[in-house]
Amino acid sequence: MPTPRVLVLRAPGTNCDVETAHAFDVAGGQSERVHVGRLIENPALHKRYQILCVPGGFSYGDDIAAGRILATRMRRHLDEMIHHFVDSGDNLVLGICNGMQVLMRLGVLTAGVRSAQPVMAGGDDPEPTHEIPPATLTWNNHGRFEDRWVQLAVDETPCVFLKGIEKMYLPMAHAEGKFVARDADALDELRKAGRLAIRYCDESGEVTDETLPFPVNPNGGDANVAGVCDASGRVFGLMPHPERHIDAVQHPYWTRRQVQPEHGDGLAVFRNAVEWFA
Ligand SMILES: NC(=O)CC[C@H](N)C(=O)O
Repeated sequence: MPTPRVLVLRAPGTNCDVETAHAFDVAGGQSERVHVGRLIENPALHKRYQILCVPGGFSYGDDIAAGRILATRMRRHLDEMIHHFVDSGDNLVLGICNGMQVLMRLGVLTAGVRSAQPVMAGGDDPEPTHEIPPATLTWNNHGRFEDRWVQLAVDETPCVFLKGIEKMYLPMAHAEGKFVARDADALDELRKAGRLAIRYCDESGEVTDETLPFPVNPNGGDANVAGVCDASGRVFGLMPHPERHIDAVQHPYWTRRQVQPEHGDGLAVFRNAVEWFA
């Protein structure tokens, strides 16, 4: 099996890059942590990699909005790299937590939603000024950073990273993780395409479209969305942290479990990515 090379992108304030690189390595990939500054200095560097992963953390201090500055730097300086990973069809992209926030700001997770609503300037100007994105991530309902374990259910989805996974138990740790769709049409379009790929759920382990109450849904986001993929399923972002549950002993109750699984739930996400290149 060919070993995919993984670019784990670092920026000032990234703090999950080491665990994320480790998770890809355990899954059989070959990862390297690369600073965004190095890519801007040497734009051809990305060509060595088949998987781009934007890991969790507080890039640029979450200033303006979480993920905004790194996304803007990428759009401004690394357009060719985004094209290489997102549009070529041969590569994969994963954004975890702050990484999902970056991918949302880049627009790659919600690209192609047709029910777009242009905003008109008003007055005599017939040109739309801009388009409201189909969805965004904003502050948790309670306005605080929340850090704990959550139950997740996988919807029927083309997402490469979630192949064969029904549910997972993973830690979440975010302040700006509430998924909000622009309107019911945009939400429905994403849902029907299986792009609202993974949702917060209760003990039943079922996908529910109706927003579940706190603490099951930790942020109050629409349709309990915890992760979204592009139309092809090759580009995926999720707010919970699969890299923090690679080993069975990372489970909070591991000493009380009768049967010890071989791995933590999150490993399958990285394995699916590596095996996609087989
Ligand atoms: N764990 C993370 O990546 C945190 C993401 C971001 N800093 C937030 O608080 O929303």
